[in-house]
Amino acid sequence: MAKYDVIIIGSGPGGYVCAIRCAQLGLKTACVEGRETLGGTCLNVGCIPSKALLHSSHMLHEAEHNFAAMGLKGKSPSVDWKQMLAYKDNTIAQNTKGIEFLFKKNKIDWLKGWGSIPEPGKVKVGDEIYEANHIVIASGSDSSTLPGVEIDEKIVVTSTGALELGKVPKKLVVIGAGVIGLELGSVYSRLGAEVTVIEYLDTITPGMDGEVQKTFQRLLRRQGLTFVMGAAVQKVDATKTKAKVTYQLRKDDSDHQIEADTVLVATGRKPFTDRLGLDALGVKLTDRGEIAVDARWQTNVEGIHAIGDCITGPMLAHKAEDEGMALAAILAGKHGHVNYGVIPSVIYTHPEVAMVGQTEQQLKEEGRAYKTGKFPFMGNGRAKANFAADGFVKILADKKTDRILGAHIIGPSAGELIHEICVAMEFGASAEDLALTCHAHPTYSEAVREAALACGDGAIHA
Ligand SMILES: NC(=O)c1ccc[n+]([C@@H]2O[C@H](COP(=O)([O-])OP(=O)(O)OC[C@H]3O[C@@H](n4cnc5c(N)ncnc54)[C@H](O)[C@@H]3O)[C@@H](O)[C@H]2O)c1
Repeated sequence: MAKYDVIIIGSGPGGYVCAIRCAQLGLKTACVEGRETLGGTCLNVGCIPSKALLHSSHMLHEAEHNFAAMGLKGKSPSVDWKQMLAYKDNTIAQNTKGIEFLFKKNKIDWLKGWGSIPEPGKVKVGDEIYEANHIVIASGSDSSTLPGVEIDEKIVVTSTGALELGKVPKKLVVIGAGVIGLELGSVYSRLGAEVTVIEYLDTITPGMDGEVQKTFQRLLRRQGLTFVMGAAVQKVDATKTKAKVTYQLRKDDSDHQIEADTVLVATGRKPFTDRLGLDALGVKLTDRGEIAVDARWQTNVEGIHAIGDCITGPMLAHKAEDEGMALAAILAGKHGHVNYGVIPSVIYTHPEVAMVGQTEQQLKEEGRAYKTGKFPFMGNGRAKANFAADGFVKILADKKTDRILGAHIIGPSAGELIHEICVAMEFGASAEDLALTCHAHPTYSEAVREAALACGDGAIHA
């Protein structure tokens, strides 16, 4: 029976990163994966493929809307859907093969198949049993379903089916105005679909800063997306070619219907812990079905650990990666830590949306005195040159100490800009520290500095 120091179940960003770090720290490591390729949801049917489609649809938008004004004349490109999917698949393959290469390089065994834990210290894959001093569950998450809505991944799809549609739908209904619904909804809107987003709450992107939510929704409306807010989807009736979505408006309980060629169900994800045998082992779950762990990612069963989407916290690849690295350090006898207060969150639309730390709403609820420094991209030279002047940077800092408590950005490359603030927060920086740091001109980053300046004596270009 082969024996390892660590066996990790799942090769998504949590699992594969944990495996690489374990191997780098000298632990004999194996990773169990039942998909045909490594990388989990993120690389195969999530972050990476959706970014390929976001990129190509954004290029089309630029060609249709901004090329002529930039002095680039000629026929706009048209959509070759098959080629776009091939580009997406090629992007996936490059990334998943990259992980396979890294596994070989670090001498990590890929145990192919679905793993279960028949008893502590043992992992079963197919008919084989492997021994391990430590088992790490990194089994990820799966799309949640709605009562009355049956997913066929053709007409009624989750984010997985939405990346494989036979054609660009004429009418797309998206259920849920969260990250997935808006990223994929805006892709198909740019490719020519008429997109209606039905959202239960009165605001989009739950948990985001209120001002960002409003600006974001206004910009998406301007791009052509239609929103039905405060509406609970009751059921979806689908045929082989069409679907009818029934929803109820919360304000007056009235029932409404809307037809679509494709319905995307994007109402959240749930921890994926099937087939692991956790019940028999007595591994405790939270009341939300997440694997319960302590501060060292240890479950209630000695030697069984869990990280990523299957435990509590934001379902984000980078959160899982950080947990994977920290846990590997602990398993190798070192110190491992994740600062959950500084985990950025990004929505990869155009413009991008990014946040880190606390929102104004949270600070108000806490009764914390804070100040706000805000700067619009309209005052940023680079953004104006690039037809990207929508949005703003907002920095929140403690009123007394000036320490940065959070930042909220909607605008060009927001997902890159946010990291300057993450680093600042990790170092306990004040808004003045950022404001006193020289920023190259002309860059989008200057908008971050201007927002920091606005926390003090004022922005220059506002
Ligand atoms: N860019 C990224 O970081 C990224 C990308 C994709 C997914 N994810 C993660 O994946 C997870 C799932 O994303 P998601 O967008 O599916 O979920 P979400 O939780 O972000 O949004 C789901 C939305 O659906 C609404 N909703 C729920 N039931 C409804 C109903 N019956 N009718 C109408 N609306 C309803 C909710 O109010 C909510 O606004 C999230 O944790 C997200 O962070 C992140």
